[in-house]
Amino acid sequence: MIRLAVTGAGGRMGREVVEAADGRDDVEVVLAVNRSDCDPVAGVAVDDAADFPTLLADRDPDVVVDFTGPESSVEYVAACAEAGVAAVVGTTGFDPEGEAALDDAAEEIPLLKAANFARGVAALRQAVREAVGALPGYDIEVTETHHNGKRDAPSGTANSILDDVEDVRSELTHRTHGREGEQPREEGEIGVHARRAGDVTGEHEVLVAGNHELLELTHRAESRGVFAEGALDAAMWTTGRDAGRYDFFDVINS
Ligand SMILES: NC(=O)C1=CN([C@@H]2O[C@H](COP(=O)(O)OP(=O)(O)OC[C@H]3O[C@@H](n4cnc5c(N)ncnc54)[C@H](OP(=O)(O)O)[C@@H]3O)[C@@H](O)[C@H]2O)C=CC1
Ligand SMILES: O=C(O)C1=N[C@H](C(=O)O)C[C@H](O)C1
Repeated sequence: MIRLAVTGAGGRMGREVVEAADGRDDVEVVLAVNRSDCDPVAGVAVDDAADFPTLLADRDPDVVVDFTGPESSVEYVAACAEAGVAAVVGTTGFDPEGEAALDDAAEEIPLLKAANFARGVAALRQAVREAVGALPGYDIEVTETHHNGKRDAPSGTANSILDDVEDVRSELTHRTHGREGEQPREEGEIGVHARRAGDVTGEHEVLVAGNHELLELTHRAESRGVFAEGALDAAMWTTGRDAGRYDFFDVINS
């Protein structure tokens, strides 16, 4: 049984993580915090995020799961590094400075970060690597669709997929975000499209087209529960590890 802390417990994902933990017998939520006032979630009282460093020392969690925003995530992870508590980060939208701050923290604690904790997305990413490698010269367009409350675009998952594609197809050197006016497709480009509508949990589609054929690889998350369960599996895996950066493939391949 691990002792878990959850940040952003009043948010869509933080709430989902606390609820998922309530349904498991390998995790006990010993601390939940939120920036703004928040009613208890699954019977767990939610404390003021401003007290997070003190509460970390008092409640002594093994690991913190963070789904908030990039600015707050950097602060929470720094507090984890100070307290020697492992961190699992699902937050997306970090700039290079934010990533560097996470690197610094990972010198002190085990830090696992993933833009998507759905196992199906890990499989999608592997399938995409294989497909784009097998189809040299084919055009690639990545489209993601999310609910209208999402802040960052393109999604962290889309960025991971784009990194994968560029890794396999090194001649693809630039990302074209949408098109408007006279803008024919150019050599070396990957098209990227971000849609925001309604309450879509999260969809990622990779289109690979050329030579009179078209391959579509799509993942649709039907519930945030898949992300929460994956994050809790990651929290179990990360607890007790050496300091360093890890990702969700480490969990899946272990
Ligand atoms: N890795 C994965 O599998 C997934 C990742 N995500 C990512 O998780 C993150 C959160 O998504 P979601 O739950 O939908 O977002 P919500 O907007 O629903 O929740 C965000 C939470 O973070 C808190 N927060 C935001 N900014 C700050 C801040 N500056 N200081 C303190 N707390 C802050 C909010 O607090 P308050 O209530 O006070 O505003 C809220 O509790 C996003 O980056 C998203 O992309 C989402 C789903 C899956
Ligand atoms: O904000 C979301 O909701 C999601 N964000 C993640 C991302 O940016 O990739 C993962 C998931 O698609 C849901």
